[in-house]
Amino acid sequence: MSNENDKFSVRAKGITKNFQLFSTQSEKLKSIFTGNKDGANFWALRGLSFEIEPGDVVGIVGTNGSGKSTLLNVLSGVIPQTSGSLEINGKIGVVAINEGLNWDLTGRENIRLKQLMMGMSNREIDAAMPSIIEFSELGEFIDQPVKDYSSGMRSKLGFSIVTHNDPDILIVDEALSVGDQNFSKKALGKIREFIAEGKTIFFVSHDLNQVREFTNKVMWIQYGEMRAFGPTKTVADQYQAFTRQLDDMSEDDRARYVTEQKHYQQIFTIDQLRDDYARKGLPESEIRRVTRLRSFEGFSRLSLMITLSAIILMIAVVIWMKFGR
Ligand SMILES: Nc1ncnc2c1ncn2[C@@H]1O[C@H](COP(=O)(O)OP(=O)(O)OP(=O)(O)O)[C@@H](O)[C@H]1O
Repeated sequence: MSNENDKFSVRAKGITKNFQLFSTQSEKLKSIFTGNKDGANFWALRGLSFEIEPGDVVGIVGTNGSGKSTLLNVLSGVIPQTSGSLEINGKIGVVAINEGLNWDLTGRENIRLKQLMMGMSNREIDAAMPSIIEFSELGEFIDQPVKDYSSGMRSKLGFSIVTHNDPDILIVDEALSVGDQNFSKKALGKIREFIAEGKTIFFVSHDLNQVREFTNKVMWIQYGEMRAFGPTKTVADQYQAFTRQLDDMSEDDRARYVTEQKHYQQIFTIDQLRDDYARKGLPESEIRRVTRLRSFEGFSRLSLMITLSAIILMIAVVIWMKFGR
């Protein structure tokens, strides 16, 4: 039976990501007690909303430091968003340089560990192992610790593991640019297979030709904001025109532009996002839902207070038992 939830593969509303930049540990500790985060804010994502349909192949573009990897990390659950709601239908697989490999384990052990984490049984893993090893082209290196691999070899291993896990949503972060040409070709072939099977794919690449070739939609993120999201040709053309403009700028003007954008990322507030949604006519309850902070810092502060209170109580009980009776 189909319902409304079947229509999307990923639905994001108002996703933000705030990084707290502290110059010293004591500054960080102080902020946990006081809750004062002034001057230490950096908003790597500033209210991204989008809906991805099953079978969409989405290219994510944006200049260096725009938040592409941060968004992928939020989507794959590696880091939590600061606010915003995220709904995901299906199993996610991430192919990224160095993604999720344990460097002390061998290639073979990494394969087993990852597959176990994805819920496969040992028997299923044994059955899949030879084809994963064969695809990775690592040969006898499969029994060497991953810390001895080159970045290309790690990328091959990571790609082979993830693509053999049958993900519904595949996230590919720059990983195809590493490794030799033959493997890149093979990896792209595998991605073509996934596209033909109608899987959802997020594809981050600085190679706009590759993005044009493989994707049907492009998301352009610029300094944490969504600049455009739509059909590949339209958005890729817009982005290309923008990068040409940047290239044509003098070095001073470009540096000024970057500084200005980073400044906006520091002075951004959740209230601005609320105002923006209110202007767009979003109902108040929905605004409250998507702008609610999932404050890890708040949680730390609370847990720290509880721990301190428990310690003080324990000391008081010990003193009372010793001297009070
Ligand atoms: N853990 C972190 N702590 C503080 N700042 C971070 C952290 N991770 C990322 N950032 C900052 O967030 C911004 C976005 O980084 P991100 O890596 O997502 O950009 P990107 O678009 O993937 O860049 P690139 O194209 O260079 O890979 C950058 O300014 C980066 O310095």
